[in-house]
Amino acid sequence: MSEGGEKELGIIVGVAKPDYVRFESRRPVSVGEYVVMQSCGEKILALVERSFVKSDALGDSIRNYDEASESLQVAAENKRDKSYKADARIIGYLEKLRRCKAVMPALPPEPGTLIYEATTADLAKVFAPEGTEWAHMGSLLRNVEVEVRANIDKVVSRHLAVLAMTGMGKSNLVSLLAKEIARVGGTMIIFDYHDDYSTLDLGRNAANLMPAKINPRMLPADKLAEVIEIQENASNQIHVLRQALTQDVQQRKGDDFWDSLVAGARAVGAEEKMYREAAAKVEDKIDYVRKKFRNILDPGMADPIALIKNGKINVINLVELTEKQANVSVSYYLEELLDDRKRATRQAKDRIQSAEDLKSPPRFNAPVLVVIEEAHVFIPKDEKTETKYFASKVAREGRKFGLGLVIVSQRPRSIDANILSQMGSLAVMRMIQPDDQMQVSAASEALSRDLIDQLPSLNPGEAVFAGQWVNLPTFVRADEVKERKIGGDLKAVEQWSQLAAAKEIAKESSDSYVPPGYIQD
Ligand SMILES: Nc1ncnc2c1ncn2[C@@H]1O[C@H](COP(=O)(O)OP(=O)(O)OP(=O)(O)O)[C@@H](O)[C@H]1O
Repeated sequence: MSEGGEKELGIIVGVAKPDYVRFESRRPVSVGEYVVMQSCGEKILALVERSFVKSDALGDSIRNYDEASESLQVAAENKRDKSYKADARIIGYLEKLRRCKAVMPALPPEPGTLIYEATTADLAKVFAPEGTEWAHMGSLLRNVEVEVRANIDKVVSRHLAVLAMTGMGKSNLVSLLAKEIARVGGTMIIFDYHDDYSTLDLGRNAANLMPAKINPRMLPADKLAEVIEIQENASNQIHVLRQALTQDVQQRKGDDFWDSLVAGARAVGAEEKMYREAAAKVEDKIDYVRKKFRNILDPGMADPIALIKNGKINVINLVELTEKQANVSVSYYLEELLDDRKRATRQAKDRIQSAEDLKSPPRFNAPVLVVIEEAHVFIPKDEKTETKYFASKVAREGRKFGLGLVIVSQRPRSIDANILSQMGSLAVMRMIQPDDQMQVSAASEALSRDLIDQLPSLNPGEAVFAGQWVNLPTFVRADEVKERKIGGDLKAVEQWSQLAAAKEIAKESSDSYVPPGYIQD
């Protein structure tokens, strides 16, 4: 035991480097364990990255089973038979790490230096710093008694990517973030593509659940064309729509908007023969979407942005939208939010309100964090989408204006590499596809090859946190959010059994009403 109460674990042997030491240990050491040592009067933290167990009696020289069996007895009787060696990577001086600085020793610790188990107090200094910006996320994977906190300010200012295979705990982690942001009264907007968050119960009315709605009056003709499912290459139809969507039509509310849009399209067809067929098709499409998406396309509503509440976890449900509509909707929100935050920031800085600000003051006077689920759909590699342009703007400029981005995906290999590389922090869970691993590794310097190699062995809820939201890249067991009521795999057999039991009861009770002699199916 050292003066500081650490348990002695081993002694450095062989050659040590400023960033690597090998030590002989009293006991087997787990990969991922933290150890400390003294050098030049200061404590150094190191992480075990390789662990070896060797037996002298049961070495490679054993030639057959009988020899192995005899050696087993020798090994059991000889207390010195086993050797536990480990390689630990030096992370830096403990005190400096607390302040987010990884400073390496200039000289390697000498062979013979004692290695100690890191205490909970040592590790808490690095992984659970004090301060309201540090939010509880879980515990260290290999030292579960040590809490892990993440810096929410850094998430908002430098963005975050949550990446993992399906079912590994991405939505749970976003829910955890939401819970912590709700605790400090922050504003978060989750674009919920698969209805994963409608049951997130954060209490105290912290969540604001709303369906994604699009006001077609507020869209330019090209975006309206996408929303009403006009093909990109149907240039005549797009021409008709452009002509029909006049400023006068855009002023009309409710059904009057659709009626005058149809009238406009008809007029274009009547005026120019070559557009007659296209005009008829546009008319059909308007009729179709008007009925089919009555709940989503609403020309009578106020600006959709007005439904987002400051200081709440806003969950915008996209489940009923087509992929194109979802894209138009998310891009609209992003564009408006960025514009609003720019105006709010400028106003706060200059203390001058422009004429536009006086007419419609910014809605969000404090930072906002936006979460895009299924990021590979909205910001794909090698493909242009409505959302991609604005997401990339937010990724580049959001920091200055307090608009943070969290992208969530099970397919990192299909996300735009530029946007992914702008994510200052990462939470990566189980991932086995080499293409995904390569893309993540290329996007962030914070994840070493050693960390990436361990991703396939993680269980649901276990993650590597890296980047600016933590002092050190580390393996974390994220807390399970009990306030989220779905996410587990569906229990089909249980539900079918319940269905069968219910049918049986219904049959028994209806049998009692059937007159004797009556034949049933
Ligand atoms: N931190 C955790 N601790 C324990 N179990 C967890 C944790 N996180 C997730 N799980 C479990 O893993 C399962 C899937 O979680 P979740 O829905 O968050 O995964 P996902 O990656 O978002 O999945 P999908 O890609 O299908 O949306 C759930 O059953 C959940 O209970």
